[in-house]
Amino acid sequence: MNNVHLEVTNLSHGYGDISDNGLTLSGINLSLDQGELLGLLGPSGCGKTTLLRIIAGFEKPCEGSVVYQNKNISSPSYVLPPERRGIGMVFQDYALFPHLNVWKNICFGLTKKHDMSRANWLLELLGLREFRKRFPHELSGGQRQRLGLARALAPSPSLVLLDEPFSSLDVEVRYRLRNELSRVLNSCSASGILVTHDPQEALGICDRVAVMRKGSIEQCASAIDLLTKPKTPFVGNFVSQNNLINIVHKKDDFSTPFGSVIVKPYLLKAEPNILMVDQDSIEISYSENGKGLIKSREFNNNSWIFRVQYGEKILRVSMPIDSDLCIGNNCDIKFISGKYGYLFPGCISCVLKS
Ligand SMILES: Nc1ncnc2c1ncn2[C@@H]1O[C@H](COP(=O)(O)OP(=O)(O)OP(=O)(O)O)[C@@H](O)[C@H]1O
Repeated sequence: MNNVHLEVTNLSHGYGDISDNGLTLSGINLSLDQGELLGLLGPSGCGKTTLLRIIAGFEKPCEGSVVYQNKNISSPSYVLPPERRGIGMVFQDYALFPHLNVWKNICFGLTKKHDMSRANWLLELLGLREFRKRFPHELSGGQRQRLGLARALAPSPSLVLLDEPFSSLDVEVRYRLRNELSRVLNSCSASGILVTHDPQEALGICDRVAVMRKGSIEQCASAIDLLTKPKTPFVGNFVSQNNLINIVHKKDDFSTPFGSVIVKPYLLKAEPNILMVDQDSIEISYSENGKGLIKSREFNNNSWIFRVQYGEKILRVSMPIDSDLCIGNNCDIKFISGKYGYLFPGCISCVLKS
């Protein structure tokens, strides 16, 4: 690791007439080290696939550059064609040749003898040997995606781009393949860029994750830094599903409808306006006249996650599994005293008080 493999500098892109549609991507800066797996994470429509397509050579940027292995491969005046980049791609819908069997799908376009022994090795590595004569429609979703990965890796690319490769797979196969991905890329000495909108997936397997919003990168960091030091409320909310609550500041008092916060004044560099708290820092209790309304609940390991409406806002609250609160109940909402929250701007730690 640690030598820059791919560098995206000040990249912007717009589809069609930019003056009408605005920019899809704006001022993107990103670098990828040799052997690193980088996640592009963000909500639908934030520009993840567009960024991947520019790196692959299918789109031209209107500003900025992409440098790969010290060569400029994309700029507003030059785009090296995708097939000459030496970059592999794996798609959500597999994109396999339906009329070719597993072996021929992997070997498609390979010419050298050396490539055939690599194809054999990949067949083994991805557990596809026994299916080598089958056609794509005779494989399960997980097997097809393994074949997609084997095919992308067959020409020995040193970078593989993966666009939501696991999203159409069932949960168990998704977990298994996710965990296999780093091992397979490592075995092939390849770096990877993985597009996903699933924080668990990105944080679970990527070395670093770039969190995107509306065509920009809000933060690019390791899982631990994104979880413990989110740079913006959006990152905290999207990555950890934390709650964002407006703060009212009067003299030394920072209050919210659910309690107040205690913060060391010398830590504050700017007037805080948002408090971020996780779902374990709030509690709800049944109350006929409570201002909260339980909209839904979902099972999460050993607890319930309730979605509670308060005015226009939806809060996520974790409660023990034996909670007898039901959808449609009204409830009181309060902070759990002594838990920590973060004030923005600045991500300043504070203590909650109910
Ligand atoms: N070919 C196109 N022509 C015009 N606009 C497009 C085109 N492709 C994508 N867009 C728009 O560009 C924006 C970013 O799309 P993109 O597919 O990059 O987002 P994404 O983050 O990958 O979304 P998702 O997670 O839903 O796949 C969206 O507003 C989308 O409607």
